[in-house]
Amino acid sequence: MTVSESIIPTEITSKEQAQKLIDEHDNFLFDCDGVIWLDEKLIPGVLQTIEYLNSKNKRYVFVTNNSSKSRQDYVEKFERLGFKGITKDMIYPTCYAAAFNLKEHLKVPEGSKIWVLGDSGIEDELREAKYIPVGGTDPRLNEPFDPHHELLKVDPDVRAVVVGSTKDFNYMRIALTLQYLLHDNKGIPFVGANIDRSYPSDGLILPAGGSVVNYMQYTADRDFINVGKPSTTLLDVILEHSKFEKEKTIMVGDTLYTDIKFGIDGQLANSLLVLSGGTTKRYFDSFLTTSYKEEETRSMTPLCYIESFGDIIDLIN
Ligand SMILES: C[C@H](OP(=O)(O)O)C(=O)O
Ligand SMILES: [Mg+2]
Repeated sequence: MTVSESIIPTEITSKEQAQKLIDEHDNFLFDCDGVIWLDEKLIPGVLQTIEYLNSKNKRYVFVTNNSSKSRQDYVEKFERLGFKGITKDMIYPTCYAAAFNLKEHLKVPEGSKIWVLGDSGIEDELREAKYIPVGGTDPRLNEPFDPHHELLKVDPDVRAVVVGSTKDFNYMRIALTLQYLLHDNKGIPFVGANIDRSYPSDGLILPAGGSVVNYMQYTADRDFINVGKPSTTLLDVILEHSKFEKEKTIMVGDTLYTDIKFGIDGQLANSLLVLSGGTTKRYFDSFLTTSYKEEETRSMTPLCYIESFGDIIDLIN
């Protein structure tokens, strides 16, 4: 299937189109990396566009596959970048989704030890859900690999493994994580925070959590449960918590195989691709003109796109 036979996404370039996009939706789901910010740098115009949404009584939440920070860390980041009134219940990072999934879907009892390969966001959210994270940012894991290290003895009380993005990816950590993934005849649940290959930071494209999760999947030769976008389980949780109606909700994201697929698989009213993050116009054009399986193309093709969500306010004014 090529673009000529399928949906042709509309580029939002006029005041009328921008106004219609806002007026037609009551609720907005925002991806973060590449839509709101590039690391600590706010994308120009985004804050002003969100303030405009506030003035129109629109509702919104943030859904990020970046598991490195807890919801509380994100509240502080939003404040640092000038946002007002963003509370913990408006932010869904995959570290929270992982803890939620362990409790509500995998029924891992509170008080259980959970092995973590990932940054502090996962540890913080696990603690908040009354689990005991082990591994993670433990400084002993920064020591050079030694096959006789006391840490390499598997703790039989560990009940699940959560893997997400980490900037401290080393042999000690992956060797230990592998022991847990193989333990008990691969019987311990393997939760992956996300499937993203990379994420856009300020000036660089950097490896994201999905690259870590897939590394562990390969070495352990077992599948993981993806708790991040495009999981419809995550969307259901968000819609239930926020009381958003699908028919009035739009997904705004910069990645086709996570954000846009999340909106389409979840049957939201609309999905808007922004080109301010990981997807370039050149890549998007080639995606639209390449033949994929029909279903695959449809599930990743947004109805509309714009250079940046921050452009909306300029178009409206
Ligand atoms: C790319 C992703 O973050 P998001 O774009 O979902 O905020 C991630 O950092 O893995
Ligand atoms: Mg993104």
